[in-house]
Amino acid sequence: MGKLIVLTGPSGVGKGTLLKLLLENHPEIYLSISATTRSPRPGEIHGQHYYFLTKSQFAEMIAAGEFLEWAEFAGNHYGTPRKAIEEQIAQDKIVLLEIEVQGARQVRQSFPEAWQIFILPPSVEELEKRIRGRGQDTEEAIEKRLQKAENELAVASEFDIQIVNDDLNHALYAIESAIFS
Ligand SMILES: Nc1nc2c(ncn2[C@@H]2O[C@H](COP(=O)(O)OP(=O)(O)O)[C@@H](O)[C@H]2O)c(=O)[nH]1
Ligand SMILES: Nc1ncnc2c1ncn2[C@@H]1O[C@H](COP(=O)(O)OP(=O)(O)O)[C@@H](O)[C@H]1O
Repeated sequence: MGKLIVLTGPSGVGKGTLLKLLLENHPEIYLSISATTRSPRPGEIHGQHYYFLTKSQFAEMIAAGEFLEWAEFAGNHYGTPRKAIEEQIAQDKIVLLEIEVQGARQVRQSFPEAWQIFILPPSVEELEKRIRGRGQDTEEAIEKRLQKAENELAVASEFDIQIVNDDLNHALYAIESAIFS
């Protein structure tokens, strides 16, 4: 059997950046593609970054039990389609989920053998700088993400391992060590 790795932590902490580098170094890792009701950002592609769904399409998937986990985050829904994950794990693959904290908690219940990594920012000030620096969200979306971050950081210790994303390469190395050791 393969293994399930969950990468979680507040929005803007650098999960997506770390993930991209991790996949470049380890193309054998299978990255789960989530479904969301959020609108695509410029350059985001349906079926590659997310499956961009309407609220009713998302609700149908919930009703059909097609999500391993799903959560509401900053006014939109996000969920992990179950089928692809189960297929990849059955094929001995390392499967990676990049999801927010509520969803990661659900995975802990339904898939306790998953290994859960929480990415921390060097400080809350730096987190805000990164979210703003990305320049892709409205002020309202930024405020929602920052409010959420406070509660999320408070539960970091629930997860198997905590990694501070200060120096990007140090954080990447720590993630690789956690996955492959
Ligand atoms: N629970 C859950 N969270 C997800 C899923 N996909 C993405 N997320 C999380 O939803 C949050 C918002 O994602 P997004 O709108 O892409 O914004 P960003 O992370 O700030 O770039 C992030 O914390 C993601 O990790 C999913 O399938 N399930
Ligand atoms: N170690 C780091 N040092 C400085 N900036 C970083 C670091 N990691 C990520 N960033 C920057 O922070 C912003 C948010 O990163 P992103 O990967 O989009 O976060 P997330 O996926 O967790 O929301 C991006 O502009 C990214 O370039």
